[in-house]
Amino acid sequence: MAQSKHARRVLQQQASALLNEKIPQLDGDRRRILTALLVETAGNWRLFVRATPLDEQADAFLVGPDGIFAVTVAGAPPHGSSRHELVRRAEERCAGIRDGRGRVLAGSAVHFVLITPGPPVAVRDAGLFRVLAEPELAKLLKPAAPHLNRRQIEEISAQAERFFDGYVPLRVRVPERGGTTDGFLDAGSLVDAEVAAAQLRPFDSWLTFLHPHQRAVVTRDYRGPARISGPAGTGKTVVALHRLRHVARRTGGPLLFTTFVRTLPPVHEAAFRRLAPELGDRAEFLHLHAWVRRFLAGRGQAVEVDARGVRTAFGRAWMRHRAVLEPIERHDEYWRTELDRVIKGRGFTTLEEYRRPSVRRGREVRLGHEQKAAVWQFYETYQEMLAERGLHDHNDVIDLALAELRRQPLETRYAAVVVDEVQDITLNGLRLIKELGGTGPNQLLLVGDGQQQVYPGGWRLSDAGIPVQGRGEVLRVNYRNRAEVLAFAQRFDARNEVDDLDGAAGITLRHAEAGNTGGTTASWRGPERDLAAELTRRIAGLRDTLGQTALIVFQHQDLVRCRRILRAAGIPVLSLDDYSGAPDDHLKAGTVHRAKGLDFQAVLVVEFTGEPGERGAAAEEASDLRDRQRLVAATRARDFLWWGVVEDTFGAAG
Ligand SMILES: Nc1ncnc2c1ncn2[C@@H]1O[C@H](COP(=O)(O)OP(=O)(O)OP(=O)(O)O)[C@@H](O)[C@H]1O
Repeated sequence: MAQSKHARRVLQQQASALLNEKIPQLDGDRRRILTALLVETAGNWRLFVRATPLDEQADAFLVGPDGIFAVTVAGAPPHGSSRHELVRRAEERCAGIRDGRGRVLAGSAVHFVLITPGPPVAVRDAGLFRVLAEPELAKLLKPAAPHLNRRQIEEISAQAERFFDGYVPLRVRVPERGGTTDGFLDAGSLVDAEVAAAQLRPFDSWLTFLHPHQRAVVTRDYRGPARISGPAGTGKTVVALHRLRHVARRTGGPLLFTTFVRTLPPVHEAAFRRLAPELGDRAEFLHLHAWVRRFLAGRGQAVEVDARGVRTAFGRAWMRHRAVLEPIERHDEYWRTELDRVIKGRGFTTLEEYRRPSVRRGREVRLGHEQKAAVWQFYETYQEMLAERGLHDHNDVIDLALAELRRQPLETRYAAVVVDEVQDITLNGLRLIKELGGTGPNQLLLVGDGQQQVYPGGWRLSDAGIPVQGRGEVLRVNYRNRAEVLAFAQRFDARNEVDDLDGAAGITLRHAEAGNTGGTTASWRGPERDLAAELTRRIAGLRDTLGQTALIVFQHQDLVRCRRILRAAGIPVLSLDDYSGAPDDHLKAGTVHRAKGLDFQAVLVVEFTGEPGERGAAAEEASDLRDRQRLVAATRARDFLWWGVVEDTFGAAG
């Protein structure tokens, strides 16, 4: 902390006198360490010290820009039931604290710290405690994830005086420092870069405050797999991350957070590290295919997917069967999806299985008995083509892993597995998840929203043998999008009904409650020749928040067209493929498939209208899918959304 020698001496005298006066009965180690802590907290932090130390109670609570810390002073952390009691009581004490928006403090937001007296010592089995030796005390106050502003710290502290019964609020003041700004944090105690980083993330208050329903889901005891659904931006992932920490505190063993979307795990890992820095090594954040590849390699079955080879195999199978399939539906993409999401995704091995009713949920082109036989032949040819070249596609890799897991389960089971964006996983992927997550109490949590499915081919969790009856939660308050952005996005769910991932009616975005006010939206429509000028003008207006802005398109070829414009205008761009959540000043750009699950302060969506006039069941299915994709794209924006529609691309869309 930036204090002059003189100021520090005065603070030390004040702190020592205050502790002597208010808590005369403290032992030597605690007195010394808590006096030092009081000196260090003279800026933004508030300190509450326990009047009578007890094993099962934290010695002090600290409230500051990084959240709430329960501090224990001892040579080793408490163990067994004492540890559980300490955690339970600290979490319970904080449970009554609320903010002005009706949110409640999350027990899982409390950080536990052990301060060991004297020089650093090795501490075994620290578990959920962050361990600091006495000389390292100042590190505790160095902001790592600042997300509470001065007003919030004061609000929490005022309430803590009521809830922290048995604790004495203590405060010393820096003598010569003048008043501080009304800004986000006290700039006097933070280096500029840290203040800037904190201000970039004003939405991070979820690290400490949750909606009461969100908090209930975090702490609920489930006797088997549970599911969280709800419209976009309602904090499903936020709840899953808090819950992961909550469960981790009560169990041992590794934790897994996985999803079908390749780009999400690093971003959520970064968020989790801010929420639960002490659990960093226990939690793995890996997309499902990466997990599968690592698992198979560990079992001596290293497999890679040769995407180009797989495409060639598909192309050849298509050439052989197109004469039969084209009259049913002319786009080969439709049939690729049929193989990927229905036949292989559901793990069919016989035509009879494929012919069963209701196995093509979400596919609008009806197929009769004979037509299914024709599709099955196409599938068999594709499989032969792969086999001839010794290739595996992504579904084969999932199948191999599923068979291997069933043959020999994991040696070390995960204490908890969270699956995010579960709606986009194939049915066989879900079966794999059931094997690796288990069905025991609080082990498996599935998080998703059917309305945001960007790949077709529906299932119900029960199809994968995952029972969630009575353990399904629905979140309704949208905290991500400001009200105007939310209203814009809601127009895209006019035709959508949604199920709760298990066959019952779900909640659509239309029925989400807005948790924020304000926001700005703008739209533009015009020919492609005008796009460059319009887009660069918009981006110039967002110069100060470029790093917090994303450009989203719907297809890869659209991205190529937009990137050409951005390159010519000299705008620095980071592909969403390479985005890890780390702050920088590049515009993020990618397709909606890569933007799923993420959010940005500002979002620019460019939609190319393409070839008009297609009709029929497949076109209807594609149009429903596009509406869902639009909904996903629009709900990525927190404060500002610009929607550009490029007309006259008939013939140029490619
Ligand atoms: N309790 C909360 N307090 C403040 N902000 C919150 C809270 N919960 C969620 N948010 C904000 O809403 C954003 C969206 O949360 P989250 O990503 O968990 O939603 P989601 O339901 O998983 O969304 P999607 O389905 O669209 O991916 C978060 O990044 C955060 O900014």
